[in-house]
Amino acid sequence: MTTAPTASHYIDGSYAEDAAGTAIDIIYPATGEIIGRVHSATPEMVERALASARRAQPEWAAMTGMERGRILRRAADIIRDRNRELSILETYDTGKPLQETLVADATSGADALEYFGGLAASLAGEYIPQPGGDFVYTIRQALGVCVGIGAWNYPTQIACWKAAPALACGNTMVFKPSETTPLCALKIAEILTEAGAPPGVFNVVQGLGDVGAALVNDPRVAKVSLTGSVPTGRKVYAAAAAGMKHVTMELGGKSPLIVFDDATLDDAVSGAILGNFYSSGQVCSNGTRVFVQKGIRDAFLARLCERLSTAKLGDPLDEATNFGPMVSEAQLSIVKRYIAKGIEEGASLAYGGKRQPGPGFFLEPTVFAGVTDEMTIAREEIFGPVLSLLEFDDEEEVIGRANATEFGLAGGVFTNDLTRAHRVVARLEAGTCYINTYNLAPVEAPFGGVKASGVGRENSKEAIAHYSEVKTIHVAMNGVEAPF
Ligand SMILES: NC(=O)c1ccc[n+]([C@@H]2O[C@H](COP(=O)([O-])OP(=O)(O)OC[C@H]3O[C@@H](n4cnc5c(N)ncnc54)[C@H](O)[C@@H]3O)[C@@H](O)[C@H]2O)c1
Ligand SMILES: CCCCC=O
Repeated sequence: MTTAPTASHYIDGSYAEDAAGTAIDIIYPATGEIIGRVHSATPEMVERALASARRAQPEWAAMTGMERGRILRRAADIIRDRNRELSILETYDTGKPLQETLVADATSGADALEYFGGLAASLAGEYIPQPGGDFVYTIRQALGVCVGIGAWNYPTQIACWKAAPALACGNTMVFKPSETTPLCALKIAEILTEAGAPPGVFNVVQGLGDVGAALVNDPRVAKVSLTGSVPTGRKVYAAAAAGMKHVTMELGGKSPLIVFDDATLDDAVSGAILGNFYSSGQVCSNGTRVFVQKGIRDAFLARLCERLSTAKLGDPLDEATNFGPMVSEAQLSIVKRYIAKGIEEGASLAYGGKRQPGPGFFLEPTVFAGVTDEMTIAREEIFGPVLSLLEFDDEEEVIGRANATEFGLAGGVFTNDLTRAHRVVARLEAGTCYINTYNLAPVEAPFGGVKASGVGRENSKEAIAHYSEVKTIHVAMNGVEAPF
């Protein structure tokens, strides 16, 4: 299979190139090899993409929801038919093991297109009766041109989670993938065209932050949906505010995972593994602060390390591999700096911590024990396979410590006392909570953060409100009275 893209951008229903843009190498994280190259969008490419999206929008919005939905659902079917090919591409883009990408990426994208394709026909307003037979009705209208900006950890999923609700509501989109993972969104654009989306409905332009900023600042853009870090979120949110644009901000986290001493030990360890080492720890909602109640701390740590020793690091394209490389040398260096900081500040390295010899950006799954709330590794998002284990005595204490962060993306509780579980999650300052499980994100459920972790929600019926607005129409049936 060839991984090099046909061209850098996808505009107005076909691939587009402008070699004048700065070259961006596409690097396969498992080997460090350059497997392709794209060019950052020049101002001319940005202009073409926005003009195309603007031109296409009224006609796309004028189609019925049934018609738009049918196209989205057809795209979902094509994605499912090509799941293996798309999963391999996701693995080349990100380095995530094929074992994972086969079930978590294109499939999640297809779910979003299917779900919002199904909802499209039912997007309607309300009828509100008024005295004397007058009435008010509301209609739900598209916002216009939306911009999607992606992070590198889930390139297919992020493109689809943004495109599906946006397009279902009658918007068009210009999407900028992360410069680290430029491949997958192009395929989604190609598939949407094949499924019948008119030219300009979904466009992809490549580039770094400057291209993202050019899109966000353009007056034709009505809404910006960013998946990225909190510092980028602050910049993009501020730029969008200047233009009074709608935003969805899916940002970073430092989520707590609380394990009470009555939890089923192996389930709690599974939750900690899913919440720290899936996608080599590069998941926004990860429960990287694992608070374990003192009574089971030693047993938990022993079992966790025992199970980590069975992780299979290696060639991500080998379906037996279940732990892949970091996405890039740069991200690996960031994580290694955090590991050094953890050791320097007195945490005890209980497992891993080393880069794997040989090519590629492989880092062992890493566990720190004896972590305290003040340590850097307990406060900052690391975005790599590093779990911090903290101890606690009681419920009240752990809730206070869990919430003592600027982030609020997710949180989890493992306990067999369900009353306690519900009591605790009700008080966690987090947009998404888990009881006796971790890191699920089905399309039917809202996903997103509170506090610095974000604004708005992706997925579920909630996302519709973030990609449309309501128009109110007052109708008089009995003439009009005026004071003079
Ligand atoms: N909450 C979520 O759903 C979610 C999901 C995945 C990743 N993330 C977060 O993403 C981060 C990792 O991804 P990353 O390193 O790619 O994030 P990042 O913030 O560095 O970049 C995100 C995107 O923003 C673009 N960008 C950078 N500066 C910009 C600017 N000034 N204007 C417009 N666009 C700009 C980048 O080119 C990239 O496409 C982590 O913090 C992670 O938690 C959040
Ligand atoms: C659980 C899926 C979350 C996607 C963000 O990284």
